[in-house]
Amino acid sequence: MYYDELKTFITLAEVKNFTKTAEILHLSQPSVSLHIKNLEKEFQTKLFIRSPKQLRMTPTGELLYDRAKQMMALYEQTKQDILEHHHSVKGGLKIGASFTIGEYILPPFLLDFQQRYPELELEVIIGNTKEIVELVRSYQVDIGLIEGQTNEKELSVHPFMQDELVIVASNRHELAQKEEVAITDLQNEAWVAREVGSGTREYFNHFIRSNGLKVKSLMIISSNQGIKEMLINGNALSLLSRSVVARDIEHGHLSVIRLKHPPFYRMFSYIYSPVMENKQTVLIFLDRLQNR
Ligand SMILES: O=S([O-])[O-]
Repeated sequence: MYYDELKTFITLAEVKNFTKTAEILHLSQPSVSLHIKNLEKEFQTKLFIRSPKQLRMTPTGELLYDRAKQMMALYEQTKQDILEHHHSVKGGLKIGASFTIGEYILPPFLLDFQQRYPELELEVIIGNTKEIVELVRSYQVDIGLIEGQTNEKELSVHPFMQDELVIVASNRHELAQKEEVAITDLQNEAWVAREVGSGTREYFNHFIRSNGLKVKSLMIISSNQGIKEMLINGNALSLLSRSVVARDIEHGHLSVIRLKHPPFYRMFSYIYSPVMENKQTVLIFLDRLQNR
């Protein structure tokens, strides 16, 4: 549809003056003429009779004027209806999220999301990556957000955000006092790690194995908060997402070990089963997630 041209045409038909039309629409006069020319070409007709004294509409101009008003009204109404449709999204959306995402990334995002769609009923289930994959596979949640990997062939997996992992300890830890720490300085340390099945543990195993590190002791806690408490009160190290420890670092409860090594990154992904692909609430959620 020639939206801009029709708008110009309607204004010109009403004020009957090129200069005034250009002023009202914040256009140049040649643009106004071009819009009219484009319409005349499109409809293969003359729309105005120009005489030095006045500007008159031709009969086809009159016809187009009535229809153009209807078209514009319909266009505006459609725009309005679509806007309202988005604001009145109803129904439920069940989101499964792994711990780091569910506890640290999702809350501010969901507050904004709920403000946009106040009639949507949101439910978040938090578990580790393996548990969330299972919930998505068995349709117990509409969509899953995970920090680990999955090889589930029947699910769609899409990375949506990069996450940085850091090695943290209490401020009293010997390595926290050093200006620079080499990976080899991490030999024979006590670690606290997440449980098998979590994305964080998967990365930890990879980190220890690929650097040939010997672990003096390993304590497993299936909660990021639990790990942080252990670190603050003990003398172990842990590999956690920076988003999990950001506030504790800011408040001086934990320190990031300053490694010579470049930062460690992984990707967060959203996953869903193909049957959820066309669910309106899922589509809206994904659209916001990608454009956050
Ligand atoms: O909760 S996690 O680290 O998959």
